[in-house]
Amino acid sequence: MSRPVVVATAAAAVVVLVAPYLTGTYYQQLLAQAFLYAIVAVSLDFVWGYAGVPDLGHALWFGIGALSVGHATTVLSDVGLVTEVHGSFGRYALGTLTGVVAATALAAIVARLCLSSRRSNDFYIVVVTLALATAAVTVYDQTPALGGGENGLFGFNLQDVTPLGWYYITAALLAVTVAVALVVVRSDFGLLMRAVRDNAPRARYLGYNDVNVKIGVFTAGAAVTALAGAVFAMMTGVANDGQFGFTLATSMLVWVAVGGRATIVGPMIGAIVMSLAGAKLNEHFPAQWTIIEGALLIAVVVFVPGGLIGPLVRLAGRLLSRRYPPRGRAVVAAPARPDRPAREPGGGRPLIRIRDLVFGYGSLRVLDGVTLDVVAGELLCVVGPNGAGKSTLTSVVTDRRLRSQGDVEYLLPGHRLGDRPAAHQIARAGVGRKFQIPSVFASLTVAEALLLAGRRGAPPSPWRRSATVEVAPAVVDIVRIAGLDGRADTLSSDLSHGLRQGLEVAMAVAARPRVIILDEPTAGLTAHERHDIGQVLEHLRDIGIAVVLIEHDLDFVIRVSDRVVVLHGGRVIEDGPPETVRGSEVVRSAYLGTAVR
Ligand SMILES: Nc1ncnc2c1ncn2[C@@H]1O[C@H](COP(=O)(O)OP(=O)(O)OP(=O)(O)O)[C@@H](O)[C@H]1O
Repeated sequence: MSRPVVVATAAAAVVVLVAPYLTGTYYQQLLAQAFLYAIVAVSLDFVWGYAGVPDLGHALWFGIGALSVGHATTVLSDVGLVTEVHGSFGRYALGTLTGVVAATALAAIVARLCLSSRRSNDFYIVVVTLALATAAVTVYDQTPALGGGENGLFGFNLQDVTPLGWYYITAALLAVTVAVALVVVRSDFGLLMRAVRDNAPRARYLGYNDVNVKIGVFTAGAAVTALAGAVFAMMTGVANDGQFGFTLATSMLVWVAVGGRATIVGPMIGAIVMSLAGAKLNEHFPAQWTIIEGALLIAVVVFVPGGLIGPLVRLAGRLLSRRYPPRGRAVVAAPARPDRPAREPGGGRPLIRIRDLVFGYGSLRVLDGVTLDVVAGELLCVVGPNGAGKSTLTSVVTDRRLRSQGDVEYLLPGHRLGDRPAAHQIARAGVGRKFQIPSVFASLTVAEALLLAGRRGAPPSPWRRSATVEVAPAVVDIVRIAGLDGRADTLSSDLSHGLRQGLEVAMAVAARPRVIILDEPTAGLTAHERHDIGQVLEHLRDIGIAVVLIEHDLDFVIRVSDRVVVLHGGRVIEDGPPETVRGSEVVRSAYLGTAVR
């Protein structure tokens, strides 16, 4: 931590310690509630801001925690009224544990159902979380046995703790939550969360199970929120439908959006300020406050999508960074391994066998019986006119969950892939891919992207922040050729099209692939840069990697390739040495404008 951050943290700690002595019991209670809401806002920021999973019913987890404590500590009559309160500590602990476990289990099920389908998108989880929170209120209100009804459960607060005690307990819980959240989002795992949020397919093709990352973060957020709900119930002795309904869920979104997504500190301040303001204004203008909150959410989303506090935090960070430069990550070449032969054994051996592959989009047949081998230590170029099916072939070979006919057999040493391996499994086994349109992680720097790529799907540490990124010498070459030298700390979103192109090739190579499929890696590069990239590709081929290049530049193809496959109308019409290209009628027609007979 830099000195100003230490000073700011110490000042905040002093204010929090002293504040209750300057106010009365009423404000101590309000602040304690605000701290619990701040915990919820931080957990929602974790889920929505960092992992990109929009949880519109986040209040449900809070309500489950609160209700569970209410149930564990009270006895209900058969019409749903509380008849007795059992205030033993064990019951509060049991209620908290049950609430956290129930919320975690339900969140895991909801996330798995909503996120794991191939066709799922953000819309699924938005609708399902919203519907669940709304349905939960209806079920609760109409089920007296749940303690529902107008007033819900009440009068079961943990009486041994004073308002001042709750103030300090909730402040400590908030401090721990914020500290843990900041460590995790700054760690290597934090990079993966942002990568999955920015560009889930890219993360998947680097070997990461993006769905599991999202499910894990969503579930962790639900658990923390349920814990906050349980403490809220112990403190206030109230559990009712207001704690898991749409109104509170909307307030939570407002706190995060107004505070500034993906900043942790912003949503924390947003929740404290807004919940205090809400508590005061709600006393006098309850109807208007809800409208103000809704209007604020819309205004922020439309006019200041970064939130109100987040940009200030970032601005302060930028100003501070002039005096206290942030610790970037350095990209360094991994030390040479003299024990390793220059060329890996097994050159000439097939690594992927494709047989009679048929694939279509609806009624459009795009691959029509493709058969070819991808061979270790060979530079194979796949050419063909626009729409021939080259990119589709890449997609079907790198993701066997895409419904297709025919066989794709992976013969990658040390890896046994099942019948229909998922994209991240194929990537982990050593098949790397570069997309036709550069696909990078907008909020990651060049070094951070290479760090994730280099791990090839191995889960990164949730607390460690790597200062250096060790990459193979070939990656250093690509970084230099692509002009990324000295840009290790540049955000990918700030790179030009050509630089992103280079970064994506470097990422694919950093993953230490056995097979690398590059879809038009030289698009946007100068003749000189193409020449250099060609040399890197030849080097990869020479160390035993199977390089598959999809290219339109025929001169380049003829110069670098060992073998050329010509695809036309989803069929392989030529498969042989580069001279094949010169003689191919289809290629001539597509590239040189000669009609096909
Ligand atoms: N997601 C999709 N849905 C429907 N049709 C698609 C989709 N993606 C590609 N196609 C169609 O499939 C055919 C093959 O496309 P593909 O991108 O694989 O060709 P390509 O050989 O890579 O072409 P190019 O050289 O222009 O990139 C085209 O007719 C294209 O319009």
